[in-house]
Amino acid sequence: MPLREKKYQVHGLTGQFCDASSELMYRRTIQESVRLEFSLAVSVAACVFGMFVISDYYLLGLTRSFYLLLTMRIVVVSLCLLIAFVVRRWSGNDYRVWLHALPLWVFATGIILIVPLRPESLSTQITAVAVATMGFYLLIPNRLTVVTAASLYLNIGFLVSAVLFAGLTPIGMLLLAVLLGMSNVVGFFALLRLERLQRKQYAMLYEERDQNRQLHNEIAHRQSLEEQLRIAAERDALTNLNNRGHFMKLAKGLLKRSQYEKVPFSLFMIDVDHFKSINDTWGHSHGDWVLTKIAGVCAESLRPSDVIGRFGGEEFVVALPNTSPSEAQMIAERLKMKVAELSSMEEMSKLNPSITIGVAATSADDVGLESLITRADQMLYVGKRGGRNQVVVCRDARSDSS
Ligand SMILES: Nc1nc2c(ncn2[C@@H]2O[C@H](COP(=O)(O)OP(=O)(O)OP(=O)(O)O)[C@@H](O)[C@H]2O)c(=O)[nH]1
Repeated sequence: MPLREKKYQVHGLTGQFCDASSELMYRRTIQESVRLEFSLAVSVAACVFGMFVISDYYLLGLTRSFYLLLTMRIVVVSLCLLIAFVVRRWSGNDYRVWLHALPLWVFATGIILIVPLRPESLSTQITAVAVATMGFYLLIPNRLTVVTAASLYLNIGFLVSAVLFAGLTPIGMLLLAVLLGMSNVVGFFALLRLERLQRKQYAMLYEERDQNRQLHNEIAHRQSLEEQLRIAAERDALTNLNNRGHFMKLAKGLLKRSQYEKVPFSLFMIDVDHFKSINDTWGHSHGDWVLTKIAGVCAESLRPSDVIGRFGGEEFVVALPNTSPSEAQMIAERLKMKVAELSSMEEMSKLNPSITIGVAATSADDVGLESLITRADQMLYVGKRGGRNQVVVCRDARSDSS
């Protein structure tokens, strides 16, 4: 049997979950409503039991038996009302089996005691016992085992009392035993069915909740996977900058927007100088580390509106919306300076890293991103030929002036 089914398996005779922890959880869930129903049902039953004092008076008058019955009824009613009150107000969060069982035993004792005090009304009392038995099973919420025990006590006690005090014949005793036995069987199976149904409903609800939770977890897992995939598709693994494809997508959007708003747009092509010799001298993995440092410095020095990407190898590209050529030159110089400052780091002191930046700017609305990149690349080449570690600006990407 699968674990889940085993957890919610209901016992065929007690109507409770076979698994103790499931039963405990179920009881905790219904605890509040059980307390309310229990105290209500016990209070109503106590009042009904008390009201029979009227028939006692009509049958017995103001005799000694009447006063004894009256005292007994007052004791039963008071005790039961007190228990109902305690369960509602003070029983805390624990389910006390004995406290919930107590009113049944008190009622049963009271009913049994009526026989010796009013033996002539046995036939009415038999009906009352049958009704009380059904009430035990179906009206006052209790465990099936508790109800069965209290019911048997009532029925056997009543039978014995009837034989001893009401002179019940053997045939009469047999008939009464059959009648009370039938009430018990009907009550037992009705409550058993109810208990099983309630637990099955509870199990279904919880299974549904479990499945929902699993579904939520699955969705969250998939969303996080999608996010990871998206990041992997957009980011460069070494520098964590935008990769070339994603940069192109973002930069195209920024250029379009600048052209729509009729504001200048600039683009940097950045290349690390003599990077081959860094690799050759310090090793490829140290070269990787230098690349990530330079990428980090560039990314940190830009404005939030700028977009940077790794174009390939030791080459980076930056899109700067709403940036005039002179502003672009200033920003590029600042970048160059920040990279040069890296040599103040102990691990970089012997490397003296530097970058050359080619800048292309435009205010025209018919210049494409590719031609801006080509222009910036050309400026980069000019800078490399001019001795590196410098910024070269093309002020209008449509003209050739720089
Ligand atoms: N460590 C490392 N090296 C890389 C990476 N991508 C490209 N390179 C290396 O970068 C070097 C680039 O060398 P070149 O194109 O000759 O340029 P350079 O040495 O920087 O010289 P200039 O650009 O002319 O200043 C090559 O040796 C590549 O192998 C990378 O991801 N990590």
